[in-house]
Amino acid sequence: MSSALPIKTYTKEAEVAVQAVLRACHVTKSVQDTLKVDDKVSKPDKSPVTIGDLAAQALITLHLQNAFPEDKIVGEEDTTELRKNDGLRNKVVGLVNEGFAKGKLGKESEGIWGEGESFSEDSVLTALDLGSHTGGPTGRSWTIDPIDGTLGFLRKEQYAVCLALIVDGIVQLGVLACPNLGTTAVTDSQTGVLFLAKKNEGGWMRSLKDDAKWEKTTIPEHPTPLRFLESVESGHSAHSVQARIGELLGVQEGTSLRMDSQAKYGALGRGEGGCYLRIPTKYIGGKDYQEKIWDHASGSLLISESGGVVSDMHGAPLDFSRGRTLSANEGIVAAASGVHAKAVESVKKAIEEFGKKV
Ligand SMILES: Nc1ncnc2c1ncn2[C@@H]1O[C@H](COP(=O)(O)O)[C@@H](OP(=O)(O)O)[C@H]1O
Ligand SMILES: [Mg+2]
Ligand SMILES: [Mg+2]
Ligand SMILES: [Mg+2]
Repeated sequence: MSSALPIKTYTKEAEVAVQAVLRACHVTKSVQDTLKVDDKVSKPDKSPVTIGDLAAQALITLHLQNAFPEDKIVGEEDTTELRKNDGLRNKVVGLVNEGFAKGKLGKESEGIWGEGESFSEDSVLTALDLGSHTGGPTGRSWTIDPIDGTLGFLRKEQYAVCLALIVDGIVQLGVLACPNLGTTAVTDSQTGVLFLAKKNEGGWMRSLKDDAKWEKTTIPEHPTPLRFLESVESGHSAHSVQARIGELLGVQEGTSLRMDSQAKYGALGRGEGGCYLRIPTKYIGGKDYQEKIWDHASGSLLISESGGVVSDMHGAPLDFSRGRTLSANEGIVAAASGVHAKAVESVKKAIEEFGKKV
């Protein structure tokens, strides 16, 4: 069994979520180590998806379906690619079952639901199809990003397995696993961190190893040195605008921490950096884009529960009640409490400057 969870409410939900995410990490880690060219395909929007993304989402959904059959699922992936590609489908079904294989997860999975079970192709496809829920302002839904940062995953760098419970439009519980994140600093020899956040109760982290102890996550009011966190991919946020915001905030040149996925929220949540910026590329001539709820649900709760502040780039709270996207928001600014107001002010100034250039 996993070491006792530090929360008082939604304990069954957290127990199931942690188990599901641990199993998904086991599967995705083995895929990352052995990925072959045809284990990856492009989705209609040209973004990549791998057998790891698909297997992890199916596996997590099977846990949720078993424990909370009435709950809705808002998942990033669907079965479009699997239904037309036999090779991909067979590999994904194999991986899901490998994730449930006896003894695979070590002592943490002993006695936990699903160990040793085997799932048919049909149940794997049905589980993935459940992820098409529209989200919205009422009821319980889980949002899954089975591999956040697929591009980082393909580069063998950072990625995250993300699962959050949204109740009546509010994120109540967030689980965020970062298998390649150092346990004390972004890169150190002990890799693999699991973060957990519960609304109004706090944020915690532990090593991904068996039975590790939970520690509270806290963000100092003014982290020093102040650095900012941003995506590796220049197509996902406007690096040039962010560099200017960094200057306005007094960040030393060349000290931004670039990493893929919600691992950025994890690092910020335990006090590294001080400010995560995600300014849409449309401000430098890129296409319009709406942020997806699964890219921010777990991470944003971790920040607010660790003493930080999260908003969109204009300072408005993130609204998870609008459906599959954060359609009421634009961009993200997540920061230490003593940094956030100045960061939002600096965003405005930098955008005005760039507006004159574009
Ligand atoms: N134009 C864009 N602007 C912002 N985010 C984008 C984007 N295109 C894709 N993304 C999202 O960026 C996420 C990765 O974020 P990051 O750059 O912080 O690693 C992707 O998640 P997936 O990798 O789960 O598809 C995807 O949802
Ligand atoms: Mg994707
Ligand atoms: Mg994502
Ligand atoms: Mg993803």
